[in-house]
Formats: sequence, C-alpha cells, structure tokens
Amino acid sequence: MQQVHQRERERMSVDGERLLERLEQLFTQLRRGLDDLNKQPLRECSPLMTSQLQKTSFKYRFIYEAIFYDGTQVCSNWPANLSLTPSPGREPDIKGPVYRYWLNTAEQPDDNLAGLMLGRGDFEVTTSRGHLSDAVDLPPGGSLLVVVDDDQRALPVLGQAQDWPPSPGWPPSDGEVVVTDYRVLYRLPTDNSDYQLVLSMPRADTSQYLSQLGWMLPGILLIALCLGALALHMARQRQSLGGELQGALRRGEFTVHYQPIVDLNTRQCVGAEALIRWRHADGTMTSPELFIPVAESTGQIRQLTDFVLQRTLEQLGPLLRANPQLYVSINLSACDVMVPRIGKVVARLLALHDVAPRQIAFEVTERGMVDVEIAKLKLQTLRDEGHRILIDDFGTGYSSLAYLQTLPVDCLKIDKVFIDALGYDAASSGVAPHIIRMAHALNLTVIAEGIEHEYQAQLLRSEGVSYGQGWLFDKPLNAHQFRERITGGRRQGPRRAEDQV
Ligand SMILES: Nc1nc2c(ncn2[C@@H]2O[C@H](COP(=O)(O)O[C@H]3[C@@H](O)[C@H](n4cnc5c(=O)[nH]c(N)nc54)O[C@@H]3COP(=O)(O)O)[C@@H](O)[C@H]2O)c(=O)[nH]1
Repeated sequence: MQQVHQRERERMSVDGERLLERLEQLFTQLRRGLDDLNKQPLRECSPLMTSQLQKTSFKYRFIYEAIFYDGTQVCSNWPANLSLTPSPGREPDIKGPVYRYWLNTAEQPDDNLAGLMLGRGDFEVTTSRGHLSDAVDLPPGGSLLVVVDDDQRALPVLGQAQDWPPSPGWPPSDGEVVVTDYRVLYRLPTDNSDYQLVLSMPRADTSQYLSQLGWMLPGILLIALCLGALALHMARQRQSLGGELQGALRRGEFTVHYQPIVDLNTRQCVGAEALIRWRHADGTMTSPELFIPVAESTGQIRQLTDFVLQRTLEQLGPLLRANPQLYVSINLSACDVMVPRIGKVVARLLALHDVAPRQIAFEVTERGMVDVEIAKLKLQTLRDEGHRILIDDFGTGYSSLAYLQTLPVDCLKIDKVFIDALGYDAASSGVAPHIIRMAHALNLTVIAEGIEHEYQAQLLRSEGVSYGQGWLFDKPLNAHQFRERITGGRRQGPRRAEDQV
C-alpha cells in the first residue's frame, strides 16, 4: 500500500507541475484585471463602464467576462443576453483578504463556458473552464474539492460534489493519499490551514489520475496564488517539467498538427501553421502554452523547433512539392531568432526534401525579438533565403507603426483577442480595423487568427483581410487529415504511421 501511495503521489505531483504554468497565467490575469478595474474611477453602469469592462476583457485573454455589481446595478462586458454571470450577490465560496472566490459557478451548464470567478470591490471577473480543460481532461467521476471549515465542508471546483468525509480515517495522518475501495483521494499540500485541496478519483483506471490531477490543480493555484505562496513551488515545477521534456523527446511523445490558413474569399486552404503537441504515454495532453515557456527558459526550445521543422518536412514534403503555392509556417522563439542556427537547419531540410524556401514561413512574436537590431538582421537573412516572415499575436505587445516599418516582415497575424472583440463591437470602433489599415498602408498581408464565427469572417473580409485561421474553418489537423484537406483524398505521397497521432 505504501508503494501505491508513493507511486500515485509522484504521478499526481508530476502532472500538477504541468498545470502550474497555465494556472499562473490564468489567475495572474484575473487578479490584474480586477486590480485595473478597481483603480479606475467609474462606479456605476453606463456606456463608459461597459467600455471599461470590455477593455479589461480584451486586455486579458483569459478573462471571459468582467462584471460591475454594487448590490443594486449589474453590468458586464457582454450584452445581457450573452452574460454568464452567476446570480449576482451569491456569497463567495472563499473570502480572502483581498479577493473573493467563487469556485463553482455551476449554473452555467456548458462546462466550456462555466468558470471560476474572482471578485474584488465592486468588480468580478470570470474565466472559461475551457482554458483549463484544454490543458487536461477530467475523466468521468473525478472531482477537485476545496475543503474548508476544519475538514467539515468540501466544495467541488470541478466535477461532482462528493460525500464528505470520504472515509472514516479522514483526514489522513500518514501522508496525502487515501485509497478506498472505489476512490483514490489525494490531499494536495497547501501552505494555508484554512483550506485543503483534494483530488478525488475513481479507482478503475489509475492511468487517468494524471488528467484528473490536472483538473485539481487549477484550484490549487487559485488559492495558492491568492496567498502569494507559490513562487518557490513554481521554480521547482519548472525544473522538473524541463526534465520531463527531455524524456518526452526521447520517447517520441511530440507530434505536429497543422491548422489551415484559408483565403477568406474562396475559403480555400493556402497554408497552415505547424503546432506542436505533447501526448503522454497515458494519452493525456499537455498544452504548448504550458511547456513552450519552460522549453524557452531551459533552452530546450531549439530541439523542439528543429523537431517541428523536421517533422513538417517529413510529413508534408511530397504535398508541398506537389502544391508549390502551399506553405507551412513555423513558430520561432526568441532564441531561435537571435542565433543563425535555424537558417542552416531549414536549408539542410529543404534540400533533403526538395521543397522551396518560400513554402516554409516563420512566425515570430514581438516577445521573440529581444534585441530588435539583431532580430532585424537575422530575419532579413531568412527573408533573403526566400522565407516569409509573419509577425504573430500582433497587437498584444509594444509594436507601433514606426517599429513595424523597420522590420523585415511580410505579414501580420492579428491576435484572437481583437477578433473576439469584433463580436460585440462595431467593426469600425474595434482595434482590428486599425491594425488592418496600418498593415495595408505598409503593404503587409494580414491573417486574422482565432476566427470562430461566420460574422467575424464576414466583417474581416469587408475590412479587406484576405486570410484567416480559426475553428470556424478547421481545428489543428494531424498530417493525414491536413493532406486530405488539401487533396480531397487524392494520394500525394506515402502515408506514415505517426500521421494518425
Ligand atoms: N515556439 C513554438 N510555439 C508553439 C509551437 N506550437 C504551438 N506553440 C505556441 O503555443 C501556444 C498555444 O498553441 P496551441 O495550443 O497550439 O493553440 C493554437 C491554436 O490551436 C489556437 N487556435 C487557433 N484557432 C483558434 C480558434 O478559433 N479558437 C481558439 N480558442 N483557439 C484557436 O491558437 C493557438 C495559435 O496561436 P498563435 O501561435 O498565436 O497563432 C501558441 O502561442 C503557439 O504559438 C511550436 O512548435 N513552437
């Protein structure tokens, strides 16, 4: 039994590490959004307040809804019919010294939209659970519980409520794991005696623990971040995720998916963005939003970028040769941009697979250009070789027209936050149209990212945007699916076993 405990504890702890990065991003944004709202002077519902709430949700991509509620009036960044605010005035589950927490806003039935909510003063912000579920899957029967009131009450953050206490021996005195006939309960260590976090899972398939733990840890951070006790923990986790990445590369757990980029007029696919995926041996996935920052900080990103390039050309080489207009864009991180290595790697692979340089584009973010002068030189070299350079996530950094003019780039990708804003902002008053006009003035091609709705595609088209990418057209596809998308099923090269992943 001791061994089982040890094994489960280790596995859960490893999976937890993966989530901390996401949670840090998520809850930091929620708290910052609330701090911004509390700092501004408006305290009543008005068009100005609506615009303030909208600005907050644009600025912080993890904030789904921002709400003003002073006990009498309530308004949100969304129109009333789209608001998902849980009953205004509902008592918070946890009252911290600064922030209030609603751990389970279960009134919203769609789990993708239902969210955790934080409050401060007269403002509340919610986040969609989709931001957590894309990092891990919660298998049926699993729950993340926050245990309060001296182990008397267990509130489900995710999953269903559970009978409490779960076993006669609860709370465990000899460790964090309790295994009953049907369940495994893992008590996550927190630094605060006011609450405990407990992951409760059915015993049937222990391999599912990893994904279930993923769902628990959102709660961990929710509270840990609130209390500011996480820094050390994070550092340790990053270190160990870095170790895991190395093993994952060796074990071949990474794959590449391709999200089509389409011509908004014809809806034909003109290219794709290569997106790395990490599937663990037990089938659970870790989002690149979690491991890419770690790989960047450990330097392992170089190996990942090389892997993506190599796999893209292996999987799509014949397709690219047969369709010379088609291209694939590869994401570069800062350390890929700042050193000449990537140019050599891509040149070797292109020669090997007989693919033209213009069919491999590179996406760089403003964050990826730590030293703009060096970045300019390196990007120019890639451009001179025939590669197109795309600025990714445009509008979320510090770019200005002047800055853009000096960079050797071909295309701007407008970030999803601005495309989302088109949903309830007149196109003429949103940020996207300004970016589009600016790009056109500089003769840059524009690709709009994260298009989920037809009206967004129509608006963008009417603003003169030629290309788009997003779930409205396709989610990221595996190599086989992408080839089918282009060829309509006609074979243009051998099929590989790993294509199906
Ligand atoms: N340096 C590298 N970074 C990489 C690589 N592969 C991915 N990434 C970066 O990780 C971030 C998260 O990527 P991912 O989870 O793959 O998400 C991408 C799309 O799946 C998602 N997307 C696309 N359309 C939609 C949509 O309509 N709705 C919606 N909710 N999400 C959508 O957006 C992500 C693409 O983002 P971007 O790169 O900004 O275009 C991300 O930052 C990746 O860049 C890699 O190999 N190297």
